[in-house]
This record gives sequence, structure tokens and C-alpha cells, in this order.
Amino acid sequence: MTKVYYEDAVTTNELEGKTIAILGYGSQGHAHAQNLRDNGNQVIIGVRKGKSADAASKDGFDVYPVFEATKKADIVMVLAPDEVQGKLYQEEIEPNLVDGNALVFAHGFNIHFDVIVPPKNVDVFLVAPKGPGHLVRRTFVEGFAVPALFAVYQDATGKAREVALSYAKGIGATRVGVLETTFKEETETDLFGEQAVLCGGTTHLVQAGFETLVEAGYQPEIAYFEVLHELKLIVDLMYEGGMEKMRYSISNTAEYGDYVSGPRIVTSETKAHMKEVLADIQSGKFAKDFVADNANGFKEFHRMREEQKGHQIEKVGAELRAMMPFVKKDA
Ligand SMILES: NC(=O)C1=CN([C@@H]2O[C@H](COP(=O)(O)OP(=O)(O)OC[C@H]3O[C@@H](n4cnc5c(N)ncnc54)[C@H](OP(=O)(O)O)[C@@H]3O)[C@@H](O)[C@H]2O)C=CC1
Ligand SMILES: CC[C@](O)(C(C)=O)C(=O)O
Ligand SMILES: [Mg+2]
Ligand SMILES: [Mg+2]
Repeated sequence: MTKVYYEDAVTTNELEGKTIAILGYGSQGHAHAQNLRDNGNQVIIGVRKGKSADAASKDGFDVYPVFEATKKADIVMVLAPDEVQGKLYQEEIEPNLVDGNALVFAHGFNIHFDVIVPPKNVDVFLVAPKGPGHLVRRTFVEGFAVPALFAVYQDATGKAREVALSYAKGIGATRVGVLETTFKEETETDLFGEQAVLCGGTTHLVQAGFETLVEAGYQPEIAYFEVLHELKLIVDLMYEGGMEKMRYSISNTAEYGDYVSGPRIVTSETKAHMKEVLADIQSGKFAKDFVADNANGFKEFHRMREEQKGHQIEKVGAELRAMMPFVKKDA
């Protein structure tokens, strides 16, 4: 079994006495910044003027333009969206990196696909939480965490691994487990997971289930509870104890139906499509298409986002959730 790093595996804090600039104060940015600060580290924020900058100031951080924050920092964590990192790096980060700095990412996309080519005199590593940023913060406050991966791409100081592990501990990840990987493995598995299973696979499975019930004449509200709301409760059991615990809790009728109907839904054809998705990630085709759409004003991205927002399940869900005060509304 691969080594999993917990709290006691990281005995020194290599972040001590160093200034950490968190570039971006969005989903991951606010969580890394606040968790690191709560663990006693010195954090500043680098972000352009606007909503994020206002939020970071309100949360008590010193906020600077990216250019200036990079200049002030020893450790520079790039938490702007992947599609803006290349330009941001060229214009505001690279000119301000000096010998022995650490250039850090939460996803290997731009290094792995050669959008960013760092200079040789800095450490380059990633610390990638395996969960949404808002839960990186929420779970930390609740006393546990989201697990994370770390990988060293370049070790200029001879200490990059130790600094990466200290960073992972600083955001709380060693409370629940940190695994070592490479930029290639993190990038390709993360893109595959979000496209085929966690986001793309799940949303489209849920929508298809909802549409099937509604088109057959069942009430949309009942379809929503059946295929979306209850999904969390089923996944919670899988999270706690794998498929076996979930199957222990459901009825024998449901378990029998799982075995006979599941393979009719996720077929060998579905798996062949998953392999195509993975091949497009590995060849760089997905990255090329994503970067090209961004260069074209994200026309296709925005069209798909609007189309999805208009789906009936979103409208029915919003109405139902408005009547569910127990469902957390904040991110
Ligand atoms: N979202 C997640 O949970 C996860 C994300 N990651 C990775 O973390 C990184 C950050 O993603 P995420 O947290 O989703 O990003 P968000 O979109 O949530 O936040 C981006 C932040 O960057 C700022 N920003 C955007 N453009 C610029 C710019 N040109 N100059 C300066 N600041 C800018 C935004 O500020 P403004 O308000 O001004 O737009 C915002 O504060 C990515 O590499 C992603 O792959 C990894 C694991 C999970
Ligand atoms: C699953 C999506 C993710 O990879 C994540 C939250 O881990 C992302 O890029 O946001
Ligand atoms: Mg991910
Ligand atoms: Mg991702």
C-alpha cells in the first residue's frame, strides 16, 4: 500500500518565518489562506481589485496586486483559475520570482501541459486537495479536513518535499491523509475524475434519470427527490463504508435491482467512452480545446453553462430547496 502522510509524519514547519502569497481568493484561495493563517502561518493575498479582493480584506488579510504579493513572498501559491494562470504568470509572477522561492499549484494543469515553464532557480510543487475549496475550509473548521496529494516537479533548494508536506499540513490535509504523486498523475486523474465520474458523469446520469421519470408522467418534484436529493444520502454511506455499507443499508429489493440494472446503465460502451475521455486528456486534446475556447471568449463554455442552468431539474430543485432550511445554502 502507498504511504499516507498524517500529522506526525511532518515534524517541522518549513513555512515558519516565510511569507506565503495566495494568488486568488476564490474556492481554493480563501480556504488555503484561512486554514494556513489559523495554523499560525504568515499569509498575504494577491488578487486584482474586485469582489475577491474585498472579501479577503473583510476577512482581515493584507491584499496586494498579484505582482506585489509575489514580490513580497517566499512561497507563491497560484490559485487563480487554470485558464488565466499562463498570462498571469508571464505578466505578474515570473518577473518577481527570485532564487529559492517556491512556486506552488493546487492542480498540475499548466505545468504538465507546458503553459507555464518555470525558471530553474525555484522550487515547484503542488498540493492538491481532493475536494471543493469550500469544503476544504468547512471541514477544517469542523476539526477534520479534505485529503490532498502533493508532488514535486522541481527541487531547487533541496527542501521542496519538506516544504510541500508542511504546506499540506498547514491547510489541514495531514489530519486525514496526504499522498505523493507526480504532476502528470495528478493532472490526468483529476481531469478524468471530474469529467467522467464526479461532475460530468454524475450530473448527466442524474439528469437522464430525472428526464426518464418526468417524460413517463411522474411528478418532477418526486423525480428530483428520487434521483438528486437522495443521491447525497446514498453517497454518504459509500463514503463511510464503501459500496458494501451502502448495500447493507438499502433494501434487498434495491440491492438486487442494483446488480441486475446497474450494468444495463453503465455498459461496456460507457467504459469505452470513458477510455476515449481519458485518451483525450492524456494526449492534451482536452487541454488544447479548453485553452482555445478561453482564447475565443469562452463562447462554448458560456453557451453550455446557460443551457444547463435552464434544465427543469434546476428549477424544480431551487423551489424545493427554498423549503428546506436544513440544507446548507452557504458555499
Ligand atoms: N475549485 C476547487 O475546489 C478546486 C480547484 N483546484 C485548482 O485550484 C486553482 C484555483 O481554482 P478555483 O479555486 O476553482 O478558482 P476560483 O475561480 O474559485 O477563484 C479564482 C480566484 O482568482 C481570481 N482571479 C481570476 N482572474 C484573475 C486575474 N486575472 N488576476 C488575479 N486574480 C484573478 C478571482 O478573483 P475575481 O473575484 O477578481 O475574479 C478569484 O479570487 C485551479 O488551479 C484549480 O484547478 C484544485 C482542487 C479543487
Ligand atoms: C471535482 C472537481 C475538482 O477537481 C475538485 C473540486 O477536486 C475541481 O477542479 O474543482
Ligand atoms: Mg479535483
Ligand atoms: Mg479539478
